[in-house]
Amino acid sequence: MKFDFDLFVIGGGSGGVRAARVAAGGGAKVALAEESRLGGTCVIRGCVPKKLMVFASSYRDAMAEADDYGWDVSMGDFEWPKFSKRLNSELDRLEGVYQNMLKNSGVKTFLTRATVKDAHTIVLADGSEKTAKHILLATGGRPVRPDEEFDTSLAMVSDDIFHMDTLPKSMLIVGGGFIACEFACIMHGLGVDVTLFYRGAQILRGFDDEARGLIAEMMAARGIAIHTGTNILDMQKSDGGLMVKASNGTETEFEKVLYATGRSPNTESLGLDNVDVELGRRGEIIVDEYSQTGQPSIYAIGDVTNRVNLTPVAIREGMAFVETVFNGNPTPVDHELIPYAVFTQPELGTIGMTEEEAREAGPIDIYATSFRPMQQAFVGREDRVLMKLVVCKNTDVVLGCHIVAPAAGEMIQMAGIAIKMKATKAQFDQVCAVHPTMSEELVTMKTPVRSA
Ligand SMILES: Cc1cc2nc3c(=O)[nH]c(=O)nc-3n(C[C@H](O)[C@H](O)[C@H](O)COP(=O)(O)OP(=O)(O)OC[C@H]3O[C@@H](n4cnc5c(N)ncnc54)[C@H](O)[C@@H]3O)c2cc1C
Ligand SMILES: NC(=O)c1ccc[n+]([C@@H]2O[C@H](COP(=O)([O-])OP(=O)(O)OC[C@H]3O[C@@H](n4cnc5c(N)ncnc54)[C@H](O)[C@@H]3O)[C@@H](O)[C@H]2O)c1
Repeated sequence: MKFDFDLFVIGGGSGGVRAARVAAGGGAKVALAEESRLGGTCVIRGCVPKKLMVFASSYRDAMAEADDYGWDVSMGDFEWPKFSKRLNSELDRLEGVYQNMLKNSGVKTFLTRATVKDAHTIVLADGSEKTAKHILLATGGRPVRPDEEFDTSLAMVSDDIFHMDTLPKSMLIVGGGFIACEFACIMHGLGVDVTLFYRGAQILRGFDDEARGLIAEMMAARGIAIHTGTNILDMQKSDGGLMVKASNGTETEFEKVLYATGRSPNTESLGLDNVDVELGRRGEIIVDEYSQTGQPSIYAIGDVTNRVNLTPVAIREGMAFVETVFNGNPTPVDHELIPYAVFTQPELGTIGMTEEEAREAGPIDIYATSFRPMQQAFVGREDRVLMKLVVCKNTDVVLGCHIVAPAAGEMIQMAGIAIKMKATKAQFDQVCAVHPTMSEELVTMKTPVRSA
């Protein structure tokens, strides 16, 4: 059978663009459909604009500290419209870069919605059909508001943050995951009065307890009002924004409310009923270790499969797909020991087992130190950082590393190499310290603080 393309990719985000480019670079005839903007979540409404906002928000502390370091500075107000204009032109630039990368690799791009008609046929929004030997679903996910008795559409989701005309004076953020905590710190840094409602007992569920405890403490010390065990009971429009009745008995007006209560895979109305593609409980596409669905010609990668929802993972899944399908080299995706960074202030960098997980798996030693970093201690700030290693008592292998500190994301990338190589604590200790740094503690902690 003759097809229009060797590969048709639906979704022009991190995973889809990489897979399309690499497959086309290897000589395959490739098409890609994107219904919104090329670059997808990461570039347009995720990692990139978020990180630029992290940078913007960090200048408040830096300027306050500068005075104690001898600089004659005066702090003005943050001008959201000025930053937002620059942010949007940067995103336009990056979208253009993605467009050119696809064009230069010979990928035929359709800027339109695409759905699946059958195992080898795609339908574009104008009704035209394209056939392909292989179809790759890389449609990502979208933020979801919870189902409540009141009108949750009055509140924003993370996509809306990047389109605000003005910066609100106050914001309630609901959720305790990556997005809730990162935006709580960003908004606070930009001068917004931030309150965070989290329904559980402690934010950042799933991360090391000691690490998330310190982040919560540091966020609260900066002035973010964290209410755990709390949710919204009712929300109504009011003169100054939204009047929120909470399960903790309070009734407070916030200018804006942000739901950061999770994301759903984009599988609705994608035509998957027409093919043998199974969906999980949360609407995610079920795939095997090669990202293949039950329909042999259809694969899925990235957030739409809800495995590990990170940009570098979507990219690796895309490359493994090309290796498997176009290079005759079946390559499963390695989801073990992935480093994470949460861009709170201070950041959390983490890889491997938490102390709680490791304790269940076998005997462990914990090496940990929490201290006031030199840069902030000098100006009298009470900030603390945490350096922590979880070590197997039997093998001496470092099972996990948890860092709470400015630039912890940068540090965990490096520590991650050693941990992925299954380095032992003794091998960490063979490395000479870099002095004076915060991370030198990772190679100088001599005695376990506890064992379990
Ligand atoms: C606020 C935020 C911050 C984040 N920060 C980080 C971070 O710091 N680090 C990190 O690693 N990850 C981060 N992530 C997660 C990261 O953005 C995602 O894991 C990553 O973008 C997933 O890539 P993807 O290719 O699977 O999907 P996406 O990037 O979501 O791309 C999917 C694309 O498919 C398009 N599409 C969907 N349906 C169709 C259709 N039927 N036809 C045509 N096109 C369609 C969409 O418009 C979208 O452009 C963040 C996410 C958010 C929301
Ligand atoms: N730095 C990073 O790498 C980064 C940053 C942002 C997002 N991401 C990725 O995006 C994914 C999505 O992030 P997220 O923060 O949206 O999801 P998440 O799963 O991390 O957090 C969702 C939060 O919402 C809460 N929640 C869910 N339903 C609720 C309800 N009905 N009422 C109240 N609270 C509710 C949950 O308890 C949880 O705290 C992450 O899992 C991560 O993979 C990564």
